[in-house]
Amino acid sequence: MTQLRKFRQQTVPPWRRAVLKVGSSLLAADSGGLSTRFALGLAQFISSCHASGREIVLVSSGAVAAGRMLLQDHSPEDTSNAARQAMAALGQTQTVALWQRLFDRPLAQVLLTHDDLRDRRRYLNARATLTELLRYNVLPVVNENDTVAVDELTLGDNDNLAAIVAALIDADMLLIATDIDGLYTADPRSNPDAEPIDEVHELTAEIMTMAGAAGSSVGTGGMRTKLEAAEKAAAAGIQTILFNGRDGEVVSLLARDLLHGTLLRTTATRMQARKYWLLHVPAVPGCIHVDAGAVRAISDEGASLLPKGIIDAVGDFQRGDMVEIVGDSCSGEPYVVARGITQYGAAEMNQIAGSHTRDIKERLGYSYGENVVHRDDLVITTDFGVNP
Ligand SMILES: Nc1ncnc2c1ncn2[C@@H]1O[C@H](COP(=O)(O)OP(=O)(O)O)[C@@H](O)[C@H]1O
Ligand SMILES: N[C@@H](CCC(=O)OP(=O)(O)O)C(=O)O
Repeated sequence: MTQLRKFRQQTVPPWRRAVLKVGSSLLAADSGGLSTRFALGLAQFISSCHASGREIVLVSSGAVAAGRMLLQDHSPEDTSNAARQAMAALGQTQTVALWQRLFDRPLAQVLLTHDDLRDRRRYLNARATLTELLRYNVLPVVNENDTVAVDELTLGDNDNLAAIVAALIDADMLLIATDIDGLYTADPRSNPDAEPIDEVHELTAEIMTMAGAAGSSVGTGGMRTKLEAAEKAAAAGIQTILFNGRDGEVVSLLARDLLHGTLLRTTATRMQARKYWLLHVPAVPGCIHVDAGAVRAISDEGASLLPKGIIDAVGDFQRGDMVEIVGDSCSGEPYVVARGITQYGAAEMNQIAGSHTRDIKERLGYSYGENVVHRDDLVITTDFGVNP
């Protein structure tokens, strides 16, 4: 590549919880298996963020590249889905082992598919697991569950997966480490005149057309999936950073909140984006009928909805559904107080209605936690001018 113009230095906006996506291009050399060469600097970056009280979920590719190396003598040219899936299954253990070597705290392997995250119940389970792991100070290492994710494996889309995980865990930053300094006006590997783009305020169609395919034989999505990921993150109020994970200097500066790469901003705050989403996802038929104490707690005190304040559940909604929460006005008329994603289905809710949170497990035989609707999953309708 000819000498390209460099990215300028800029300060990274403050963040507390991030998803760091590391592409195959950083973990596997073009023809070889996995190497710690670039992973080491990224692991130091994670540890330094962790030491300053920040949380990171790692989304790591590299399984197919690692597995391909192990199977070299068998079927190096076989690129059928079954072969790639076998490679991914073989290589996944190597990927996690590579990262574990670089940390003295425990790692947890989390394999997800896009389908899992489209299913609301599984979405809640994945979120609860990841949040719990962060609470234990464990580093979650996420990859696609390639064994079952045929479409995703074909597209190789950990960039989009990372964006969905960022929204899932309510991150405030998506960090994408790749083998190029950032976004250019065109793929610099084929366009020597490409100019660096330090900052993107809006992902317009013009910007999207700048993105080309992967630059190495191990990378799969190229810049296109990175911009799609940034678009998804922005819709959830999350900013994205694209940076070169091969450049040790860039990585260590990033640990000091100095960026040489592309910052993709978002206009919506996380809360605005989330509330907007909560208000516009269609609610299923049925509702949660609550007492006056619960109405006060959720609308005036910003509390989560607990079983104690529930009178009954109407309809047959399921855990993970968007439901309306209904109270009684002074004249006894029911009105919609709020809407939110429920942690319990209607049948379960009728069993725990009015009870203390500590009794949930005894009544049901299991528990999804003390909140029936968590405050982060709840939006008060009066906030949006829908008065009773
Ligand atoms: N406009 C662009 N700006 C920067 N890189 C681009 C652009 N279009 C395509 N690319 C290519 O995207 C590659 C990074 O994507 P990819 O190979 O999939 O890496 P990873 O394995 O990190 O996901 C770069 O090496 C580069 O060749
Ligand atoms: N899940 C697969 C590939 C996923 C993928 O998106 O790869 P990349 O474009 O290098 O981030 C793997 O671990 O090899």
